Amino acid sequence: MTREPTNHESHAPRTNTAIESVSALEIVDCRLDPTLRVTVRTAGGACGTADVPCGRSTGSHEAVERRDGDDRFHGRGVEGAVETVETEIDPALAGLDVTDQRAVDRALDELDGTNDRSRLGGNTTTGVSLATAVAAADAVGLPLYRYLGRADVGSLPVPLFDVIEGGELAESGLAFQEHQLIPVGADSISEVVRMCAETYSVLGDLLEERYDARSRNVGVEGGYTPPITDPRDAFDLALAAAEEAGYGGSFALGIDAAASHFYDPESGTYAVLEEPFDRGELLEFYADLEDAYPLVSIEDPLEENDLEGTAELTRSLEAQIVGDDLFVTDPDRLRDGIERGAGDALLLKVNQVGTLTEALEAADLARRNGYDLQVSERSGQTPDTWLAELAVGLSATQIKTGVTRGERTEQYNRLLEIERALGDGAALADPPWE
Ligand SMILES: C=C(OP(=O)(O)O)C(=O)O
Ligand SMILES: [Mg+2]
Repeated sequence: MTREPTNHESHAPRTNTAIESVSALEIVDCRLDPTLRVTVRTAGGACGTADVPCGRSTGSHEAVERRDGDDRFHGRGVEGAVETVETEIDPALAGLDVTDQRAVDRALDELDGTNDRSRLGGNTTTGVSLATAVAAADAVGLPLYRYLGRADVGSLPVPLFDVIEGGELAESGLAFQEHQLIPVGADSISEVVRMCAETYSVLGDLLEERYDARSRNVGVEGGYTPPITDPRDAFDLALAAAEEAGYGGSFALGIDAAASHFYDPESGTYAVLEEPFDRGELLEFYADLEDAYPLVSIEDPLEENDLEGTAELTRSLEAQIVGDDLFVTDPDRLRDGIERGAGDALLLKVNQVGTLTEALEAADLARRNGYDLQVSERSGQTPDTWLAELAVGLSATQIKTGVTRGERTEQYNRLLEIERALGDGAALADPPWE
């Protein structure tokens, strides 16, 4: 039986869509770091709530977060942001129409008045902007993915599973942040979730046999943290697990190098394999990896300002080159990248830029220029599933949302619910490697 999930049910529209109130609460994310939960209510009784995620391996061009800087939570508290929502943003947005996302985001932009969201805080504007969209979906009586996707809902994003972690997200000794298993040739979300679950379990056993049980400890996104330093070992282990689980040939590989975080600007070198690589050597290393492995996706291969080197790699490799810290979901930085031929996929994180309107603009720009779209988690998440809804609503071909831990698996569970609700109309998207 196909049904819409009960907690996201469609219902009759609520006619008065004017904003009546905007409120916020200081909550904690999966790292016990304080963050915002924002609620927008309309005069007609609609209500939308959104949690704000937070990065650790952030790009230096991201919207600036508002943090209290005092003794509470080691300076990470967001009480000031809560107060800003309730004393400044609430009166400024009163009466605006929740279904006019552009007008709400323009008002936030004008109220902030900075280029980097440093006055209100990018976390504050992100929460208000997303809660507005959730309230609008409630007001018109649709689940968020249908509201965002208008008539165009049908394809479901292919997940990239970060099964072995390194970089800023784990103490494994690996320079690259994520070593991903990417399902190829699968037909459904339920199939890829099962493939990943079975392979992940076998990988845990392999790691325990080869190293010790502590290798089963997980990093921030729920991937394992074995004591290895060479990404080729991570690839060999992941592929061996896939083979043993009965999925040989059904997974390709990806990495999020997050290269800014092992780059030394003084020497201009990258600390990979515990040695300094210059840019040319690192580019060669990527080419060797592509020759030796089914590597189809590389995110942030070089430091975040190296558009020229990224363009060179985009031209020379088959693998898709994804811009995360490189573009920070900012239409201006993306435009610059497109002009220079840097990358061919956009990683989309709403809180990098601070409003849904700008994130949608970046998605649109990417698509019009032949870039693929990968909607992404932050390392600091909550179980709020607007992320999965956004990926479906945008018809993104890919989603990156870690592997285990509730704040990640809730995104998979929501995709499973949506897949069931779409019934025969559901199909997995076609990323460039398919
Ligand atoms: C998810 C990532 O990490 P963070 O949220 O810490 O930027 C990433 O770099 O892609
Ligand atoms: Mg990244």
